[in-house]
Amino acid sequence: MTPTPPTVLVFAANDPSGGAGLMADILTLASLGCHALPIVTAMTVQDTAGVQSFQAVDSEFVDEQARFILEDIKIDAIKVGMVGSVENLAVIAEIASDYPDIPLILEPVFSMGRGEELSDEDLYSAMRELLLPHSFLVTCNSDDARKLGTDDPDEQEDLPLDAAAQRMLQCGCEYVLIAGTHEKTPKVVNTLYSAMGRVRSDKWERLPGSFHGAGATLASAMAGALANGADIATAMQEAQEYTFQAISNAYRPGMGQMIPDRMFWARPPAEEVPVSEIEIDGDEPKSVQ
Ligand SMILES: Nc1ncnc2c1ncn2[C@@H]1O[C@H](COP(=O)(O)OP(=O)(O)OP(=O)(O)O)[C@@H](O)[C@H]1O
Ligand SMILES: Cc1ncc(CO)c(N)n1
Repeated sequence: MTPTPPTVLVFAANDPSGGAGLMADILTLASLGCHALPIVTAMTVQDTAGVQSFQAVDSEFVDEQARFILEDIKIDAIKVGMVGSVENLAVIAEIASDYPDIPLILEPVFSMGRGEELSDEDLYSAMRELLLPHSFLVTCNSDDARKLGTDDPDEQEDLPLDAAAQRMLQCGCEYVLIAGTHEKTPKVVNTLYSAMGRVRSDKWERLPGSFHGAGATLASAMAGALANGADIATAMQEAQEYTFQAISNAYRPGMGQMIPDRMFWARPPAEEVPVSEIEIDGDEPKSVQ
């Protein structure tokens, strides 16, 4: 029998574009040799350009999905993406406190809907109070880091990222990884913090375009590397390399953002696609594989 791969319990929502959320997590984890166990927290209506609306799954049902499988399978890491409701967030925090030995990787997801009851402010404060204390690692972009760092809107705009990270760490998580994609720097700078300060900081070439689910790719790759037994600094190196590869190979199936190719290693290199014959369709020559 094949040995069971490292297991990662994933709390996230469905994105019908297949680019972000649960699907991004599963593809990333599978690519890194892990077995993902998906707990659906919400369903969204979205395309590659953005979210139209969403519906959260009932929190009791989220609780049941997770606890049932936790009784059966030994879990190596928990990854949390979109939670869908403050009730779901509370349920996940309760589960995390019942399983303190499983490292929890939190990728906070906000701004998911128009006209929904769930405000970002409610989510920011619930995350600070309930989920950060149980998180081993929080990975987020710099905008969200500033908002999680302080609830004072006047302070948010100019809050240095080092300070934002320390405020998040004071809430009880062990590490914070801030992605610098949205900063006006020539290169993308990603920095990992602990309560002792900066652990490592890496610069990456800034690729043109914007990528749907890049944050999920980075966070799930961190979860996968940690579930595989990597230490935090090595996990960050591996996760960034994987994310950069996925983004470098992104495709654009719709009219919005590009989708990182988490399965880049499974595709034949473009120049090696055999063009076996040319078919004449009207006046247009078309290659046939
Ligand atoms: N244009 C880019 N060039 C190079 N690397 C990028 C680029 N965009 C994203 N990345 C990589 O992906 C990581 C995560 O991206 P980002 O911070 O944009 O996620 P996000 O804002 O949470 O996005 P999403 O909501 O689509 O998941 C970055 O830290 C970086 O390593
Ligand atoms: C379901 C879902 N989760 C997370 C994100 C953020 O990328 C998204 N767009 N959709």
